[in-house]
Amino acid sequence: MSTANYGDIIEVTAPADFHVHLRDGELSRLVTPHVHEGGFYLAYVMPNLVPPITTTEMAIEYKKRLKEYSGSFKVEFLMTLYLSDALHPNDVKNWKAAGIVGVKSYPRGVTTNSDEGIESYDKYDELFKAMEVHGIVLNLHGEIPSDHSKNICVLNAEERFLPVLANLANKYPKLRIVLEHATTAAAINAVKACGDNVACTITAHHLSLTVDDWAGQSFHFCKPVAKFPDDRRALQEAIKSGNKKFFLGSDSAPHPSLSKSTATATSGCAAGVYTSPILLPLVAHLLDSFGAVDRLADFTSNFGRGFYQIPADSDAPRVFVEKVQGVSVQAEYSSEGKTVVPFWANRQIEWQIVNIKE
Ligand SMILES: NC(=O)N[C@@H](CC(=O)O)C(=O)O
Repeated sequence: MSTANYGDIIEVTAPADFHVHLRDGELSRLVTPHVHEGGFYLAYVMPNLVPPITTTEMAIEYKKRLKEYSGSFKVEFLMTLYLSDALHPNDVKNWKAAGIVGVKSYPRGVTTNSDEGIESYDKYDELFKAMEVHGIVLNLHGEIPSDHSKNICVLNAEERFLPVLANLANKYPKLRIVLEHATTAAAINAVKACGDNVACTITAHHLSLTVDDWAGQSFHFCKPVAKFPDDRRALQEAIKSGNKKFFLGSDSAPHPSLSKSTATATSGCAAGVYTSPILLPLVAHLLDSFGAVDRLADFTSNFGRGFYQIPADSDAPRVFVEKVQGVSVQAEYSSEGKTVVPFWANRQIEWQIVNIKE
């Protein structure tokens, strides 16, 4: 299929979002049900709360809250821990039973709530070895901090990180590693060059944005920032080629609209693009725009589930999306004084969820 026609319907079994920020408190209550609204049945939950999720107990409690907020929706929450000195190699054996699937690394200072992030990977050697043994995934925020003395800034921070990825993949060949939210052609090539233990998430917004869209438009500002048109093309081609290493992790990252729209002289606006409530139709629309809508089920369910070894059950829900003339994205979502603005607010999406068989 190059481009779909109006009326075409595509079925996806148990769509899975392998990277999502669901926050805490009132904001979490507002955004957690949006996973289901966006058509998804699995949420791989990021741990960058304040304080970050660093213990099994915290992860279990957080998951309980998410289940409460999602009400009767049957979303599966997979939990992650925040890589830090609080994680002990001896505890790794207990994680799977507690619902913890991965460990997320944030280089210190590169993004939202990364003040407690790491400065070196070497000191986690024992932890990574234990994760290899017990089948825990390492999720990498793939940027190095800006350092102007070395000519490093947001535009090349991901590319400069790629030797770290290659090094980790070689050193721990049985550790499953995911390079999160790739934004560059260099990252796509680096992931392809690694063995089968390395995969890569791609967000919906990075299939759409380039530098031109976020320079001066704070609602499109996220980390890593969107790069050049050639880079966007490389992300699109990776999906179009049907390479199973590349699958959806939305990095949907809600922030109260005021912190997105306001910057001061000393601090910039919050980083993050919010896609959860429109996710499956948005991904269908974007894939359709570059002739890859026939990859929808692989990209949004099969490939990620394959890498994480979490196949959909035989009676898993099936979600049907249809190509339509155009549906407006809501301007904002509010509750209890919190307001979030979704990606593509007020714009038209040409796909919508028309049926769910649960
Ligand atoms: N992607 C973002 O720009 N922001 C994320 C953190 C992250 O994943 O970098 C957030 O938590 O807001």
